[in-house]
Amino acid sequence: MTALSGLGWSRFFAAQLDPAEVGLVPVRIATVHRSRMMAETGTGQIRVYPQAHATATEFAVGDWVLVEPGGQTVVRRLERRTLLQRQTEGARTRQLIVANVDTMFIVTSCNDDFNIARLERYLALVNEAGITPVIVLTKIDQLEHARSYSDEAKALQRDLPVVALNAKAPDAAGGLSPWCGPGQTVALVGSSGVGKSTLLNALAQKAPTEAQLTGSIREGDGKGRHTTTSRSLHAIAGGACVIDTPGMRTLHVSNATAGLDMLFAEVTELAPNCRFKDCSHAHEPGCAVQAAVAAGDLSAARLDRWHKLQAENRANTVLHSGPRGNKTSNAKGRPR
Ligand SMILES: Nc1nc2c(ncn2[C@@H]2O[C@H](COP(=O)(O)OP(=O)(O)OP(=O)(O)O)[C@@H](O)[C@H]2O)c(=O)[nH]1
Ligand SMILES: [Zn+2]
Repeated sequence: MTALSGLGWSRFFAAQLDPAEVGLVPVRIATVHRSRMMAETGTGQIRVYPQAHATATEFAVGDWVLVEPGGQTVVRRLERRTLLQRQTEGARTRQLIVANVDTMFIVTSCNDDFNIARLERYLALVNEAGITPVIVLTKIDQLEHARSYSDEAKALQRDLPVVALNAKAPDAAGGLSPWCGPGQTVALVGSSGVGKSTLLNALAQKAPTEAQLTGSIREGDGKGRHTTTSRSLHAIAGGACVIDTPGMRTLHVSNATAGLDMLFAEVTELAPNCRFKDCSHAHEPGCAVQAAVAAGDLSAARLDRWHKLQAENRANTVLHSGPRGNKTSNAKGRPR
Protein backbone atom coordinates (compact mmCIF):
# COMPACT_ATOMS: atom_id res chain seq x y z
CA MET A 1 0.00 0.00 0.00
CA THR A 2 1.40 3.37 -0.97
CA ALA A 3 1.17 6.47 1.21
CA LEU A 4 -1.31 7.93 -1.26
CA SER A 5 -3.70 4.98 -1.14
CA GLY A 6 -3.79 5.44 2.65
CA LEU A 7 -5.20 8.87 1.81
CA GLY A 8 -7.92 7.46 -0.43
CA TRP A 9 -6.06 7.57 -3.76
CA SER A 10 -7.51 4.98 -6.14
CA ARG A 11 -7.63 3.98 -9.80
CA PHE A 12 -10.57 6.32 -10.32
CA PHE A 13 -8.21 9.26 -9.77
CA ALA A 14 -5.07 7.73 -11.30
CA ALA A 15 -7.00 7.12 -14.53
CA GLN A 16 -7.65 10.84 -14.87
CA LEU A 17 -3.99 11.79 -15.26
CA ASP A 18 -2.97 12.84 -18.78
CA PRO A 19 0.45 11.70 -20.00
CA ALA A 20 1.49 15.36 -19.77
CA GLU A 21 0.62 15.36 -16.07
CA VAL A 22 2.82 12.49 -14.91
CA GLY A 23 5.33 14.96 -13.48
CA LEU A 24 2.69 16.58 -11.29
CA VAL A 25 2.03 15.59 -7.69
CA PRO A 26 -1.44 14.56 -6.47
CA VAL A 27 -2.30 15.90 -3.01
CA ARG A 28 -5.58 15.77 -1.09
CA ILE A 29 -7.28 18.82 0.38
CA ALA A 30 -7.49 18.46 4.18
CA THR A 31 -8.77 21.89 5.22
CA VAL A 32 -10.29 24.85 3.41
CA HIS A 33 -10.34 28.33 4.90
CA ARG A 34 -11.30 31.43 2.93
CA SER A 35 -8.31 31.66 0.56
CA ARG A 36 -6.10 29.15 2.30
CA MET A 37 -6.03 25.40 1.94
CA MET A 38 -3.93 22.66 3.48
CA ALA A 39 -3.33 19.41 1.62
CA GLU A 40 -2.05 15.98 2.61
CA THR A 41 0.87 14.72 0.54
CA GLY A 42 1.18 11.26 2.09
CA THR A 43 4.20 12.33 4.12
CA GLY A 44 2.82 15.50 5.67
CA GLN A 45 0.79 18.62 5.00
CA ILE A 46 1.52 21.50 2.63
CA ARG A 47 -0.22 24.78 2.06
CA VAL A 48 -1.81 25.06 -1.38
CA TYR A 49 -3.43 27.94 -3.25
CA PRO A 50 -6.15 28.03 -5.90
CA GLN A 51 -5.21 29.14 -9.40
CA ALA A 52 -5.30 32.91 -9.97
CA HIS A 53 -8.84 32.89 -11.37
CA ALA A 54 -10.25 30.48 -8.77
CA THR A 55 -11.24 30.78 -5.12
CA ALA A 56 -10.87 28.29 -2.29
CA THR A 57 -14.67 28.01 -2.00
CA GLU A 58 -14.60 26.03 -5.25
CA PHE A 59 -12.71 23.31 -3.42
CA ALA A 60 -13.97 20.84 -0.85
CA VAL A 61 -12.18 18.89 1.83
CA GLY A 62 -11.41 15.55 0.22
CA ASP A 63 -10.69 16.96 -3.25
CA TRP A 64 -7.69 15.58 -5.11
CA VAL A 65 -5.63 18.28 -6.83
CA LEU A 66 -2.41 18.29 -8.83
CA VAL A 67 0.49 20.60 -7.93
CA GLU A 68 3.97 21.08 -9.43
CA PRO A 69 6.69 19.18 -7.54
CA GLY A 70 7.67 21.48 -4.70
CA GLY A 71 4.94 23.92 -5.79
CA GLN A 72 1.86 25.13 -3.98
CA THR A 73 -0.49 26.32 -6.72
CA VAL A 74 -3.25 23.98 -7.82
CA VAL A 75 -2.71 23.08 -11.49
CA ARG A 76 -5.92 21.08 -11.77
CA ARG A 77 -8.60 19.57 -9.58
CA LEU A 78 -9.42 15.98 -10.44
CA GLU A 79 -12.98 14.95 -11.17
CA ARG A 80 -14.90 14.05 -8.01
CA ARG A 81 -16.33 10.64 -7.29
CA THR A 82 -18.89 12.04 -4.87
CA LEU A 83 -19.77 15.47 -3.51
CA LEU A 84 -21.79 16.33 -0.44
CA GLN A 85 -23.06 19.89 -0.55
CA ARG A 86 -25.78 21.93 1.08
CA GLN A 87 -27.88 24.95 0.51
CA THR A 88 -27.24 27.50 3.20
CA GLU A 89 -30.12 29.75 4.08
CA GLY A 90 -30.55 32.70 1.75
CA ALA A 91 -27.50 31.78 -0.32
CA ARG A 92 -27.66 31.39 -4.09
CA THR A 93 -24.66 29.12 -4.21
CA ARG A 94 -24.27 25.77 -2.53
CA GLN A 95 -21.67 25.12 0.13
CA LEU A 96 -19.37 22.21 -0.61
CA ILE A 97 -19.09 20.06 2.49
CA VAL A 98 -16.89 17.16 1.51
CA ALA A 99 -15.73 15.43 -1.69
CA ASN A 100 -14.76 11.90 -2.63
CA VAL A 101 -16.22 10.12 0.39
CA ASP A 102 -17.06 6.54 -0.63
CA THR A 103 -18.98 5.43 2.45
CA MET A 104 -20.87 7.39 5.09
CA PHE A 105 -21.32 5.66 8.43
CA ILE A 106 -24.58 7.07 9.75
CA VAL A 107 -24.17 6.42 13.46
CA THR A 108 -27.05 6.12 15.91
CA SER A 109 -27.30 4.35 19.23
CA CYS A 110 -29.82 1.70 20.21
CA ASN A 111 -31.75 3.97 22.57
CA ASP A 112 -33.77 7.18 22.36
CA ASP A 113 -31.39 8.60 19.76
CA PHE A 114 -32.75 6.12 17.22
CA ASN A 115 -35.08 8.21 15.09
CA ILE A 116 -36.39 6.94 11.78
CA ALA A 117 -37.32 10.35 10.39
CA ARG A 118 -33.82 11.71 11.07
CA LEU A 119 -32.13 8.65 9.58
CA GLU A 120 -34.21 9.11 6.43
CA ARG A 121 -32.93 12.70 6.18
CA TYR A 122 -29.35 11.57 6.39
CA LEU A 123 -30.01 8.88 3.81
CA ALA A 124 -31.60 11.31 1.33
CA LEU A 125 -28.57 13.63 1.52
CA VAL A 126 -25.98 10.86 1.41
CA ASN A 127 -27.74 9.15 -1.53
CA GLU A 128 -27.88 12.44 -3.39
CA ALA A 129 -24.15 12.94 -2.92
CA GLY A 130 -23.44 9.56 -4.53
CA ILE A 131 -22.05 8.18 -1.27
CA THR A 132 -22.82 4.65 -0.04
CA PRO A 133 -24.72 4.87 3.26
CA VAL A 134 -24.18 2.35 6.08
CA ILE A 135 -26.25 2.54 9.26
CA VAL A 136 -24.11 1.86 12.32
CA LEU A 137 -26.08 1.01 15.46
CA THR A 138 -23.97 1.49 18.58
CA LYS A 139 -24.45 0.56 22.25
CA ILE A 140 -25.97 -2.87 21.52
CA ASP A 141 -24.36 -3.90 24.82
CA GLN A 142 -26.80 -1.57 26.62
CA LEU A 143 -29.98 -2.86 25.00
CA GLU A 144 -32.68 -2.99 27.62
CA HIS A 145 -35.38 -4.72 25.65
CA ALA A 146 -35.56 -6.81 22.55
CA ARG A 147 -36.64 -4.10 20.11
CA SER A 148 -35.14 -4.92 16.77
CA TYR A 149 -33.34 -1.73 15.82
CA SER A 150 -31.56 -3.61 13.03
CA ASP A 151 -34.80 -4.63 11.35
CA GLU A 152 -36.20 -1.12 11.60
CA ALA A 153 -33.01 0.32 10.11
CA LYS A 154 -32.91 -2.21 7.27
CA ALA A 155 -36.47 -1.27 6.32
CA LEU A 156 -35.44 2.34 5.70
CA GLN A 157 -33.98 1.71 2.26
CA ARG A 158 -33.60 -1.23 -0.09
CA ASP A 159 -30.29 -3.14 0.34
CA LEU A 160 -29.18 -0.77 3.10
CA PRO A 161 -26.23 -2.23 5.04
CA VAL A 162 -26.80 -2.12 8.81
CA VAL A 163 -24.06 -2.96 11.32
CA ALA A 164 -24.85 -3.26 15.03
CA LEU A 165 -21.93 -3.11 17.44
CA ASN A 166 -20.51 -2.06 20.77
CA ALA A 167 -18.15 0.78 19.86
CA LYS A 168 -16.16 0.14 23.04
CA ALA A 169 -15.48 -3.52 22.28
CA PRO A 170 -11.91 -4.38 21.21
CA ASP A 171 -13.14 -5.71 17.85
CA ALA A 172 -15.47 -2.76 17.11
CA ALA A 173 -13.61 -1.78 13.92
CA GLY A 174 -13.99 -5.31 12.51
CA GLY A 175 -17.67 -4.82 11.71
CA LEU A 176 -16.82 -1.81 9.54
CA SER A 177 -13.90 -3.40 7.69
CA PRO A 178 -15.86 -4.21 4.48
CA TRP A 179 -15.92 -0.45 3.76
CA CYS A 180 -12.41 0.34 4.98
CA GLY A 181 -10.14 -1.21 2.35
CA PRO A 182 -7.15 0.55 0.70
CA GLY A 183 -8.12 3.58 -1.36
CA GLN A 184 -11.45 3.97 0.45
CA THR A 185 -12.60 7.14 2.15
CA VAL A 186 -15.19 6.98 4.89
CA ALA A 187 -16.89 9.58 7.06
CA LEU A 188 -19.13 9.45 10.13
CA VAL A 189 -22.24 11.45 10.95
CA GLY A 190 -24.67 11.26 13.82
CA SER A 191 -25.85 13.06 16.92
CA SER A 192 -23.62 13.99 19.79
CA GLY A 193 -22.91 11.11 22.15
CA VAL A 194 -23.76 8.21 19.86
CA GLY A 195 -20.16 6.97 19.79
CA LYS A 196 -18.56 8.56 16.71
CA SER A 197 -15.32 9.43 18.52
CA THR A 198 -15.21 6.04 20.18
CA LEU A 199 -15.56 4.41 16.77
CA LEU A 200 -12.94 6.69 15.24
CA ASN A 201 -10.49 5.72 17.94
CA ALA A 202 -11.26 2.05 17.38
CA LEU A 203 -10.61 2.48 13.65
CA ALA A 204 -7.44 4.54 14.17
CA GLN A 205 -5.86 2.15 16.65
CA LYS A 206 -5.82 -0.52 14.01
CA ALA A 207 -4.00 1.65 11.48
CA PRO A 208 -0.87 -0.21 10.28
CA THR A 209 1.62 2.30 11.61
CA GLU A 210 1.29 5.18 14.02
CA ALA A 211 3.23 7.33 11.54
CA GLN A 212 0.34 7.17 9.11
CA LEU A 213 -1.86 9.08 11.49
CA THR A 214 -1.59 12.43 9.83
CA GLY A 215 -3.69 14.37 12.28
CA SER A 216 -5.14 14.12 15.73
CA ILE A 217 -8.28 12.04 15.77
CA ARG A 218 -10.04 13.86 18.54
CA GLU A 219 -10.40 17.58 18.12
CA GLY A 220 -12.21 18.17 21.36
CA ASP A 221 -11.78 18.32 25.07
CA GLY A 222 -12.74 14.69 25.68
CA LYS A 223 -16.19 15.59 26.96
CA GLY A 224 -17.82 15.68 23.57
CA ARG A 225 -17.27 19.42 23.08
CA HIS A 226 -15.45 20.35 19.93
CA THR A 227 -12.83 23.02 20.28
CA THR A 228 -12.19 23.37 16.58
CA THR A 229 -14.40 22.94 13.55
CA SER A 230 -11.67 22.33 10.98
CA ARG A 231 -12.14 19.20 8.94
CA SER A 232 -9.34 16.84 8.25
CA LEU A 233 -8.23 13.52 6.97
CA HIS A 234 -6.91 10.60 8.98
CA ALA A 235 -5.51 7.23 7.92
CA ILE A 236 -7.36 4.36 9.62
CA ALA A 237 -7.55 0.59 9.85
CA GLY A 238 -7.56 -1.48 6.68
CA GLY A 239 -5.82 1.14 4.55
CA ALA A 240 -8.76 3.53 4.34
CA CYS A 241 -8.96 7.11 5.52
CA VAL A 242 -11.64 9.00 7.37
CA ILE A 243 -12.75 12.60 6.91
CA ASP A 244 -14.32 14.57 9.74
CA THR A 245 -17.61 16.16 8.67
CA PRO A 246 -18.92 18.37 11.46
CA GLY A 247 -20.82 20.36 8.83
CA MET A 248 -23.50 17.66 8.69
CA ARG A 249 -25.25 18.66 11.91
CA THR A 250 -28.02 20.59 10.23
CA LEU A 251 -30.22 18.42 8.15
CA HIS A 252 -32.25 20.51 5.76
CA VAL A 253 -33.23 18.45 2.79
CA SER A 254 -32.72 20.42 -0.42
CA ASN A 255 -31.68 19.55 -3.97
CA ALA A 256 -32.12 15.91 -3.03
CA THR A 257 -34.71 14.70 -5.53
CA ALA A 258 -32.67 11.71 -6.72
CA GLY A 259 -31.61 10.92 -3.16
CA LEU A 260 -35.25 10.85 -2.04
CA ASP A 261 -36.26 8.67 -5.00
CA MET A 262 -33.60 6.16 -4.00
CA LEU A 263 -34.58 6.28 -0.32
CA PHE A 264 -38.25 5.75 -1.12
CA ALA A 265 -37.74 3.38 -4.06
CA GLU A 266 -40.94 1.48 -3.25
CA VAL A 267 -42.97 4.69 -3.66
CA THR A 268 -40.97 5.85 -6.69
CA GLU A 269 -41.63 2.55 -8.44
CA LEU A 270 -45.38 2.62 -7.81
CA ALA A 271 -45.88 6.15 -9.14
CA PRO A 272 -46.00 5.20 -12.88
CA ASN A 273 -49.03 3.01 -12.07
CA CYS A 274 -51.06 5.96 -10.77
CA ARG A 275 -53.88 7.14 -13.05
CA PHE A 276 -52.51 10.69 -13.20
CA LYS A 277 -48.97 11.33 -14.31
CA ASP A 278 -48.53 14.13 -11.77
CA CYS A 279 -50.27 12.23 -8.95
CA SER A 280 -49.37 13.61 -5.53
CA HIS A 281 -50.33 10.28 -3.89
CA ALA A 282 -52.56 12.17 -1.49
CA HIS A 283 -56.21 12.04 -2.54
CA GLU A 284 -56.32 11.30 -6.26
CA PRO A 285 -58.50 8.45 -7.57
CA GLY A 286 -56.56 5.56 -9.07
CA CYS A 287 -53.46 6.24 -6.95
CA ALA A 288 -51.25 3.13 -6.87
CA VAL A 289 -49.40 4.37 -3.79
CA GLN A 290 -52.59 4.85 -1.77
CA ALA A 291 -53.70 1.42 -2.99
CA ALA A 292 -50.46 -0.07 -1.61
CA VAL A 293 -51.21 1.54 1.76
CA ALA A 294 -54.77 0.15 1.70
CA ALA A 295 -53.42 -3.31 0.86
CA GLY A 296 -50.97 -3.15 3.76
CA ASP A 297 -47.90 -3.22 1.48
CA LEU A 298 -46.76 0.29 2.43
CA SER A 299 -47.11 1.84 5.86
CA ALA A 300 -49.14 5.03 6.14
CA ALA A 301 -46.45 6.49 8.41
CA ARG A 302 -43.76 5.91 5.79
CA LEU A 303 -45.88 7.61 3.11
CA ASP A 304 -46.48 10.47 5.50
CA ARG A 305 -42.72 10.96 5.90
CA TRP A 306 -42.36 10.77 2.11
CA HIS A 307 -44.86 13.65 1.78
CA LYS A 308 -43.04 15.74 4.38
CA LEU A 309 -39.60 15.29 2.85
CA GLN A 310 -40.87 15.92 -0.68
CA ALA A 311 -42.48 19.17 0.46
CA GLU A 312 -39.33 20.25 2.29
CA ASN A 313 -37.17 19.43 -0.73
CA ARG A 314 -39.41 21.48 -3.02
CA ALA A 315 -39.44 24.43 -0.64
CA ASN A 316 -35.67 24.47 -0.13
CA THR A 317 -34.53 23.77 -3.65
CA VAL A 318 -33.50 27.00 -5.31
CA LEU A 319 -34.45 27.17 -8.97
CA HIS A 320 -32.24 29.13 -11.32
CA SER A 321 -33.30 30.40 -14.70
CA GLY A 322 -31.25 28.63 -17.31
CA PRO A 323 -29.77 30.27 -20.42
CA ARG A 324 -33.04 30.01 -22.32
CA GLY A 325 -35.21 30.79 -19.35
CA ASN A 326 -35.75 27.11 -18.59
CA LYS A 327 -35.88 26.38 -14.90
CA THR A 328 -33.23 24.00 -13.67
CA SER A 329 -32.39 22.74 -10.23
CA ASN A 330 -28.90 23.80 -9.30
CA ALA A 331 -28.07 20.35 -7.91
CA LYS A 332 -26.70 18.67 -10.98
CA GLY A 333 -28.47 20.62 -13.65
CA ARG A 334 -31.25 18.07 -13.75
CA PRO A 335 -34.26 19.40 -15.64
CA ARG A 336 -37.34 19.79 -13.46
N1 LIG B 1 -21.63 0.86 26.32
C1 LIG B 1 -21.31 1.55 25.24
N2 LIG B 1 -20.92 2.83 25.36
C2 LIG B 1 -20.62 3.51 24.24
C3 LIG B 1 -20.72 2.94 22.95
N3 LIG B 1 -20.37 3.86 22.04
C4 LIG B 1 -20.05 4.99 22.71
N4 LIG B 1 -20.20 4.78 24.07
C5 LIG B 1 -19.99 5.77 25.14
O1 LIG B 1 -20.87 6.88 24.88
C6 LIG B 1 -20.25 8.11 25.21
C7 LIG B 1 -20.23 9.04 24.01
O2 LIG B 1 -19.39 8.49 23.01
P1 LIG B 1 -18.57 9.42 21.97
O3 LIG B 1 -17.76 8.51 21.15
O4 LIG B 1 -17.87 10.51 22.68
O5 LIG B 1 -19.76 10.04 21.15
P2 LIG B 1 -19.67 11.07 19.90
O6 LIG B 1 -20.68 10.62 18.92
O7 LIG B 1 -18.29 11.19 19.43
O8 LIG B 1 -20.15 12.42 20.54
P3 LIG B 1 -19.72 13.92 20.13
O9 LIG B 1 -18.24 13.98 20.25
O10 LIG B 1 -20.43 14.77 21.13
O11 LIG B 1 -20.21 14.12 18.73
C8 LIG B 1 -18.85 7.73 25.73
O12 LIG B 1 -18.91 7.68 27.13
C9 LIG B 1 -18.61 6.37 25.13
O13 LIG B 1 -17.72 5.61 25.92
C10 LIG B 1 -21.17 1.56 22.86
O14 LIG B 1 -21.32 0.97 21.76
N5 LIG B 1 -21.44 0.93 24.02
ZN1 LIG C 1 -50.43 8.29 -6.77
